Amino acid sequence: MNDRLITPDASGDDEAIDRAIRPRRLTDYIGQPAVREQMDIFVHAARGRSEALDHTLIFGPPGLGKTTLAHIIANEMGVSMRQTSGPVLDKPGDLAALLTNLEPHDVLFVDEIHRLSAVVEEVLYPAMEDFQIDIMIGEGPAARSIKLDLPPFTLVGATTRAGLLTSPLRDRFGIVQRLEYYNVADLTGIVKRSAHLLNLSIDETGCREIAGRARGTPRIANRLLRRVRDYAEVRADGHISGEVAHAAMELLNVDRNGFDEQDRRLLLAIMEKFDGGPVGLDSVAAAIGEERGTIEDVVEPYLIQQGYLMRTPRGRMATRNAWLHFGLNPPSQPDTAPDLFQDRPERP
Ligand SMILES: Nc1ncnc2c1ncn2[C@@H]1O[C@H](COP(=O)(O)OP(=O)(O)OP(=O)(O)O)[C@@H](O)[C@H]1O
Ligand SMILES: [Mg+2]
Repeated sequence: MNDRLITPDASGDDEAIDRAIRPRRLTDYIGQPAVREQMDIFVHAARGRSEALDHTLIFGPPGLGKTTLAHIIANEMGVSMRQTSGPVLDKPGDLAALLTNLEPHDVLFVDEIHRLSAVVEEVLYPAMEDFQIDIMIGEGPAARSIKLDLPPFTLVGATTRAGLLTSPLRDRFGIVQRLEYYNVADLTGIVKRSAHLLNLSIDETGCREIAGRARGTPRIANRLLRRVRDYAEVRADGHISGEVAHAAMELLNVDRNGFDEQDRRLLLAIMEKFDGGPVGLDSVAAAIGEERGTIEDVVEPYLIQQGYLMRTPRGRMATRNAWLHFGLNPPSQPDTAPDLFQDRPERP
């Protein structure tokens, strides 16, 4: 669906390698210091009291480690994890079956939880709050509902779009963790760790070169590492030095900011076709032939976070940084003040 090298979405060939390098314990989870420290405390406290961990909501852009963190939570709690996702759980009965099969303190991981249907959500409320569900037995006039007790369990929900969660659902999570884009130092650590697990020969500058172009995203860092490995094996002696990593990235057309073709097309369209904006999302989408949703969820968040693009009430605008990045002259009038709270779902 999307063949960008640096797309943060998971792709097939990631899966096998992912299993080998996905961190399993909190101590292997690099970066996100606040999340790590809090989860360490909450997990230890719950274990100390022999209770299930509070329901936990994890949100953040694709590829930042939500699924990884869910697995780690189950591992650290010493319990099993059942995994499902919002779009898959379309019948209340499917959810009931999952819930009634849980062992005490188990984790039920619901990915893309913002895509749960309303009827399934209804079942989830009493399950989360009172560890009970109502299920219907029989049909027609003979139908009756019975209450079933569930073992205490932990619902871990993950979403890239916390803003799309209904508030009754959001309110039922005792713990809410927001994952942030990673800095280059943390990504360097992640590349180093992955390279070690994959038995690759790489040096510090090689790691940093890859980390700097990974758009703050561990999944992209790991994917770039694999492509650079290919390059190093075929065009060099297999060792990934800074120069080898640099040359590989040039060949792959990933620039020093981690921008690829799609980022460049978006920014250049705004600057060259719309004088830097503000321009509505639909117009830019049409201009570059890309889907609105892809631009909003995949392309824009990093560009905004890095200060190359702004979402203003009147539309998208390229920032001064964007003009300078492409060696263009920024328009002389000062940029409109950005909406500082754009795209920042509030913490409850
Ligand atoms: N903190 C971290 N330390 C080391 N590696 C990490 C970390 N976070 C993520 N990774 C690596 O990045 C990969 C992608 O992470 P993960 O699949 O958990 O992302 P996600 O947030 O669930 O993405 P999506 O929104 O697409 O479901 C993992 O396979 C893992 O190897
Ligand atoms: Mg995931």
